[in-house]
Amino acid sequence: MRRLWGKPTGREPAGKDPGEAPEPSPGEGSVVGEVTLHPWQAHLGELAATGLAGMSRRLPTLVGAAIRLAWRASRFDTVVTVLLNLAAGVFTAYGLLATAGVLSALFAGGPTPDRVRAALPSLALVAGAAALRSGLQAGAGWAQARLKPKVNRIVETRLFELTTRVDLTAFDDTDFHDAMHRARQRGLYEASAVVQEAIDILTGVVGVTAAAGALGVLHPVLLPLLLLTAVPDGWAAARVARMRYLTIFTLSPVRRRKWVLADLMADRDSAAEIRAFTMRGFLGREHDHLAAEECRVHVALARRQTVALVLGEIAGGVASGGVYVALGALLATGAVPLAVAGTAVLAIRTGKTSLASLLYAVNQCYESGLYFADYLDFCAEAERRVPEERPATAPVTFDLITAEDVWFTYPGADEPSLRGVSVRIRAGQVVALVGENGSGKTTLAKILAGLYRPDEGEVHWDANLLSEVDLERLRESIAMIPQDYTHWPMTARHNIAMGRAPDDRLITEAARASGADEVVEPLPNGYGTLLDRRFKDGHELSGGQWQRIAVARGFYRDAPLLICDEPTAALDARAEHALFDRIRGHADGRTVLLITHRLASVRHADQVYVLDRGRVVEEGPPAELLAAGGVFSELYDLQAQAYRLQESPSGPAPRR
Ligand SMILES: Nc1ncnc2c1ncn2[C@@H]1O[C@H](COP(=O)(O)OP(=O)(O)OP(=O)(O)O)[C@@H](O)[C@H]1O
Repeated sequence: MRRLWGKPTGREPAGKDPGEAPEPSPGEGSVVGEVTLHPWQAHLGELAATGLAGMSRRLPTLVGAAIRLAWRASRFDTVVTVLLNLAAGVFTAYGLLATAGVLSALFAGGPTPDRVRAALPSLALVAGAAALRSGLQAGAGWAQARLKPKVNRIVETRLFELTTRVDLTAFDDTDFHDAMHRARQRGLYEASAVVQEAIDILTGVVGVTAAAGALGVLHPVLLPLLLLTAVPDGWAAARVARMRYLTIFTLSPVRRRKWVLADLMADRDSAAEIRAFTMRGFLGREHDHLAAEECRVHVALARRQTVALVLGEIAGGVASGGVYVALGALLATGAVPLAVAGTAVLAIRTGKTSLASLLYAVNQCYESGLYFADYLDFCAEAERRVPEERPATAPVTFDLITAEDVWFTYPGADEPSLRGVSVRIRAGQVVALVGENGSGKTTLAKILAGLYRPDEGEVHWDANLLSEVDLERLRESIAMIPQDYTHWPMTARHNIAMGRAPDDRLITEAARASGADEVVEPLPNGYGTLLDRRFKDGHELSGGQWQRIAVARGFYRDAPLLICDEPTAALDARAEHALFDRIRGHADGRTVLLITHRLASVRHADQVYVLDRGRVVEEGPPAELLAAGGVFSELYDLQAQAYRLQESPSGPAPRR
């Protein structure tokens, strides 16, 4: 994400207005440090630096992208919206021209009843045109409103299709992460806005063209008069919008800090600590300090906006005065008849309103377009990261899994996490990966499961090279209980069956085998209980209870390879002991790859690999490794010693 402090973006506005917020320096008067720019405001710098001319240059591309999107969402509604808007424009022009007929009849000589009678046909035409225009505009609005949810649906579906298909390494790449965040947080929701605003631009253009066309027909001199009156209003609208952008832009560090504090004060996770450490007053004061700053800047903004609007109004008034003088001169010289001059006044007012709406839509479309471009860019990047289709059928089971000289570096990391690792896993074995934190155990397990592709070296399931087989199918043969498993906000039943069709008998068996039955059965709705307190009737589980559910999920999958990454980290001693027994029991011909720091539990493994800084430093059956007196035996002794100290009647020696 973009950082604002300490690193100029190059897009900050050059001169600061006296009313703009001073940027608080990091650490000065604030408890919240530098916060990365929120995706909601990622383009404020660009917006602040771009004038109306720059916006207009980009418009055709944006409007084109929006219309294509609308077309994909619903051809019918797109065509109806565009056609009805165009037709409404035609009737606007027609109504204005018919007005000239009404005024000509009214301003003609003769008795008033005769003049009114003569004006009636034109009046009927004006009324008919107005009614038709309103009807057409209502129809266009309806079609436009129907488009919005359809556009939202297709952009959301597309985004999540991609996020769930991209290669797993994408999630380790910070650039990808940031792009996804921006696309999700705002880009996604701006898609329908771009469509709406593109149509608003079209409507505005049609309105202005209708008024201009009518004026052109009435008298060619009237056309420049329309522009003359509209320019001051347009200037004021654009200036006010720019002031708003600049203010939001300069205020963003203050607002980001305020959001962080606001989240902390209203979040469930921090609620207990705020009370325990009596932090309420402190956080409240900090928040209020920032809120006061924001308030001061907004009050100043309101003043400057009012000044700009008043100046616009004054200039507009002067321009209108000039127009009326010009119209008067045209009338006096007989260049235009009175009826035409009256119609021109109406046409100029209509054109002015359409032009102001058009300018506003251009502003909005440009802003939405910048965020929408984030969405499009993310989709293009994600497409590139979707793994290619692999022709070879994945093996359903295996006799031997081998990894040969595997190297792997996470995207953006300086050091490889695996350096020439080789392992062999025979069907039916329990193979343990042990080693200190960060030694590469989880990374290796993910490579063996085909979740990451090694940079060098190869993984085979028998003769099948993993990089060539259909990965979706391969994953059907693997059950993984990851270290950071997900607390799915669903029922206990779905939490266990996740990814497979729920079968109550098998769910109960998996729960019994993992010990999750003791957690689920006492719940008010048993397996139908929702495991998330944020929803009505939802229940919260403890860390250890959740871990049993995660193990049940692994067992339910009933795959030939079970990967357990720290499956007992949150369990108490009794549960831990029972779980290792259960894993061995569940193995029953299946292969288990076990990652654990509880070395006593590794004694029952068939083979142990000890990793250290991305390399295998020892391998063999546990008894042999213990006898060899290497790293494994040293770590084992350290743990055993800790237990012996706890068991010793005199306890550990007192610390000095
Ligand atoms: N997503 C990631 N991006 C960059 N580096 C990572 C990522 N995940 C892990 N690493 C790095 O790779 C190395 C190996 O990590 P790994 O998670 O495989 O270790 P581990 O042996 O499972 O550790 P632990 O026992 O703490 O779970 C570590 O140095 C870690 O910092």
